[in-house]
Amino acid sequence: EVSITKFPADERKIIAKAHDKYKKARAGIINTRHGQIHTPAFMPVGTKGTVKAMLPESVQTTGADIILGNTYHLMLQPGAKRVFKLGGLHKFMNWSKPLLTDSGGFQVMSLSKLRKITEEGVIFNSHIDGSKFMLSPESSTEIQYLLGSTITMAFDECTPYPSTYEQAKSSMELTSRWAKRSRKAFYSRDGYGQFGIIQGSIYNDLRLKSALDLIELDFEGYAIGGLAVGEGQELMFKVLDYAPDLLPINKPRYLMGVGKPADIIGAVQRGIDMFDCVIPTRSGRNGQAFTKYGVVNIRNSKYKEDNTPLEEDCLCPACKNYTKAYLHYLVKVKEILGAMLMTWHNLMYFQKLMLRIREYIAQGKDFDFIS
Ligand SMILES: Nc1nc2cc3nc(NCCc4ccc(CCO)cc4)[nH]c3cc2c(=O)[nH]1
Ligand SMILES: [Zn+2]
Repeated sequence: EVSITKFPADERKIIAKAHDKYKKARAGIINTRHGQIHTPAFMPVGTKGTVKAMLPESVQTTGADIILGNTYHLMLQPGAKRVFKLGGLHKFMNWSKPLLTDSGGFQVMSLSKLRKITEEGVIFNSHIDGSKFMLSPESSTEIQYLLGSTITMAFDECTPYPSTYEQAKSSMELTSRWAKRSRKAFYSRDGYGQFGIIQGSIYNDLRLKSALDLIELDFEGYAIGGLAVGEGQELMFKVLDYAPDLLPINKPRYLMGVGKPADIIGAVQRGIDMFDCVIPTRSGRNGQAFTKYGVVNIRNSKYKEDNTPLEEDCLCPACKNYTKAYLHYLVKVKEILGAMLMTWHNLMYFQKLMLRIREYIAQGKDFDFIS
């Protein structure tokens, strides 16, 4: 029976970088009930139980081992109990590999109208029909169980940026109390895991206290929350220069909401193992293609007669069978195939980036310049 094993530190599979700048980068494998996750890993975002414009089997061909879903959206529609009755999210969406679900607090604050934060949890009105809901450490954890998540996220409060020290302190302390309740509500099973989320904004003593509080709860993995919330890359890296080291070296470290290729590379160099971001999918639908030549805005008129592929050596359907001119046209006339092909290419690009990073780490090579 496989379980979410810690990084197999004892088998020395963590390849610590020889080069001192990369000594924190590591490549590993997370074993779960739904298969292995090769890290550093990028999780495509499938908020409502689908990676937009992609079939799950297509997502699989890009090389993704795990995708992210959202408690907030799925509890509103179609409802967690209904998904449970229908066999769980894996069956519902025809994705048999690992699923990680965010716990909902972040999405409530960014999406729902009227909401009230209490010690108990967050009371909010659905952004869809205004009906009233409550999310708490207990209800979020139960919803994620009903969905059948492979990796359940603790219910936290994402501290906004900027925040004063006092604001960040009380927010982090609430997250610690909620983490304890989330851990207590978690039904632990082999092959499934729950990750704690540390907060503390940009204040290193608060980040340390948050880490200590959560390490006591012995989660299967840890996320660094409260980043990619407008602080910018420089400040984010400043926090990442020390925050990953506060977490257990033999457990997965997940940086939520990140990011662009350069953000991912910088975060891997600072010891991060897992990422999720809407950028490849959302920007793909908006006509932005990530290529080794940089970002291509395919709507630019200079592509309207460009009979070459986005990338001549890319194996995705967009590059194998179509030209920039066709993609330019599809995106301009808002044809659904445009969203599909651009998304497919971007997800392939992000997975190729992760594969190259894992290879460079395994070969003890620097990976500063690839992006
Ligand atoms: N539970 C929890 N979830 C989070 C999700 C997050 N997602 C982010 N950032 C995403 C930022 C982000 C948003 C939109 C785009 C598209 C731009 O075209 C890119 C990045 N930060 C985050 C922090 C938290 C957090 O503390 N706790
Ligand atoms: Zn391609």
